[in-house]
Amino acid sequence: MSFKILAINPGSTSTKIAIFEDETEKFVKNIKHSAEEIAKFDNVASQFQFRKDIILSELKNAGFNINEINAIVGRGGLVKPIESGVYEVNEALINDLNNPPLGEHASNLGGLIANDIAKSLNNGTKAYIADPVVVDELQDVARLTGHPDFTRVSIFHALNQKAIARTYAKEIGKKYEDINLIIAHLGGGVSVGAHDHGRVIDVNNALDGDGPFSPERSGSLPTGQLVKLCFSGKKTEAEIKKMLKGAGGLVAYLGTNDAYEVEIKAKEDPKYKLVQDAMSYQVGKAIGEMAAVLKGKVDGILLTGGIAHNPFLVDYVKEMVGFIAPIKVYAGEDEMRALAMNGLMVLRGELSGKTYK
Ligand SMILES: Nc1ncnc2c1ncn2[C@@H]1O[C@H](COP(=O)(O)OP(=O)(O)O)[C@@H](O)[C@H]1O
Ligand SMILES: CCCC(=O)OP(=O)(O)O
Repeated sequence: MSFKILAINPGSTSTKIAIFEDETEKFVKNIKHSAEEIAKFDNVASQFQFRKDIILSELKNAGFNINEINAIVGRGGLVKPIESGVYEVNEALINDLNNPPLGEHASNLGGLIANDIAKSLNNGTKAYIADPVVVDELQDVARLTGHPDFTRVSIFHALNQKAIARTYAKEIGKKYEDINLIIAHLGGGVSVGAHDHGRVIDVNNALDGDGPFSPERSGSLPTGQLVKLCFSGKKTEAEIKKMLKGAGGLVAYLGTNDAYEVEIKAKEDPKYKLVQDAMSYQVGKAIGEMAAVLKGKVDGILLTGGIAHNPFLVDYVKEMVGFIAPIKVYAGEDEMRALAMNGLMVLRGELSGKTYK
């Protein structure tokens, strides 16, 4: 018997959907959302209907009968920190996706839309999330900041980083659990993780914490200047939050969340080139930090995400950190297959869905 799985991946700058029949990809679509389109919504939760309608209409246009789907796997979500794995969408998960304890991100909609579509089928089809952005394997020493009122948290592209890590391990004939890797995911957000024998022992908080700036996020900012702005009376709390996430990074410097547009314009405009170089420079620096975390024992540096298509950024980073370990580029991401394969393994009984509490 074959199984059909629908994978739903809402990102900050896109909604990606795919249908797999067993291991075979039958359909994939990347629907891009411009900064203006996203700015029309007050928050992520209010994008639910917009993104769900797009998904259903794309599937209809492609001629798929969603009643034939056996499982729906959505990207999740800023729920409580949890271990890597597949989680069936239950009441506790729905509650936390609707009231996310760690804040807003488009991936909160993955589990919610998956659940909504599964319920509407009325045939027992189940919804899941897999390796959500809150997978937490940080080593204790990495959790401290510099003040006990603040804690470093693990919010990153866990799904794609783990999928790409396993792909690379397979390619070099080793197990993910037997090697050390540094993986930089370069998407709407940027995360750089230190993978120590299958566990991400340190990673920047790609959402609103620290690390390199990204198409729509500011990354680490000088704290003194930030505090001054917060108390200047010039900005509301919501406006400051938007500066950190949504309207930071490329959006703030250049008015676009499209790194491809920046890549093209940077060829002629020095302003665009400087910002592109700065983003590349910060990624290189973050990789250097993670090399120290792994005490120099690094089997590979992997660059992935949409911006890994950019040859200028890739060359810049290679020049900075090529001395550490071999660098391999996996432009784009493997999230759709990773979501679908997690669903398939559950349907086949090869993997048990974990219970979110
Ligand atoms: N061929 C390309 N060259 C340069 N940048 C690209 C290319 N394709 C996509 N990107 C950029 O990658 C970013 C989106 O990456 P992606 O991993 O899809 O992010 P997300 O899932 O967060 O929406 C966008 O800024 C987009 O412009
Ligand atoms: C929330 C961490 C993961 C992330 O930044 O995803 P996007 O790049 O899709 O926004």
